[in-house]
Amino acid sequence: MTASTPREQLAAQLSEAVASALAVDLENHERALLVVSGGSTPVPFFKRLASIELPWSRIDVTLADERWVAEDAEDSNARLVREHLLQGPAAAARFCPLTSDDSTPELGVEAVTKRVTELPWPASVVVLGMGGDGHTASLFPDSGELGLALTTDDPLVATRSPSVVQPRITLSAGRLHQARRHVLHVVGDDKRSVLAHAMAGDDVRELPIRAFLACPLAVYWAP
Ligand SMILES: O=C(O)[C@H](O)[C@@H](O)[C@H](O)[C@H](O)COP(=O)(O)O
Repeated sequence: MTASTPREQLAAQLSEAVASALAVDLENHERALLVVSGGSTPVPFFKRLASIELPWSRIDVTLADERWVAEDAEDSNARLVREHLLQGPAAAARFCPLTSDDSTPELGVEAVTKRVTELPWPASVVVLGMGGDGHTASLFPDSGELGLALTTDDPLVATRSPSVVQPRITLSAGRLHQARRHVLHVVGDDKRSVLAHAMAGDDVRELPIRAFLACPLAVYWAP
């Protein structure tokens, strides 16, 4: 696949970096874990990573967060991963979704937690996105559960936010920190401004992406 635009070039570079990280970790570990985010930004990255030859049967993939919707719903992150990442060579990866048959994330979080804690932590790579409000995963500034999600030792938190329609489930900040490498994948000038603002301050509750500016963070940004 040729990289035509800056965003395609970025996706190519990120997919190569993530593939290398997974390959290195699999030299010393039986399995490797990749944590990805949903939304629209990751799609070109997913498509390119999916085509890279890796021992995918030894790789676990899970999400940083999920909308509490059916896996075949338009806005399901699991659907996004299945359609764009778990294809071609990467179809052999083992995917751990973050939803259950329970009607709410509050009811489902215990079952999902059991599944997630069995994954081969620490993750090789956590790939974060960021919204225009500085949220990452489902750590939303206006969520009533943000304080808990930023401080708990629990791996997962059910969250709700006035700024999003669906109830969410998210890896906690603490669990998202359990990774050998962290990446922030953002595109566009608006997000560059938000990131600049985030880097100029310390209030994590204002811009939750700040919770990841202290750990080494590889920022993959294109206009
Ligand atoms: O479930 C989600 O939506 C994501 O996990 C979320 O944290 C995403 O990374 C940002 O909202 C950016 O989304 P875009 O890439 O669509 O701008």
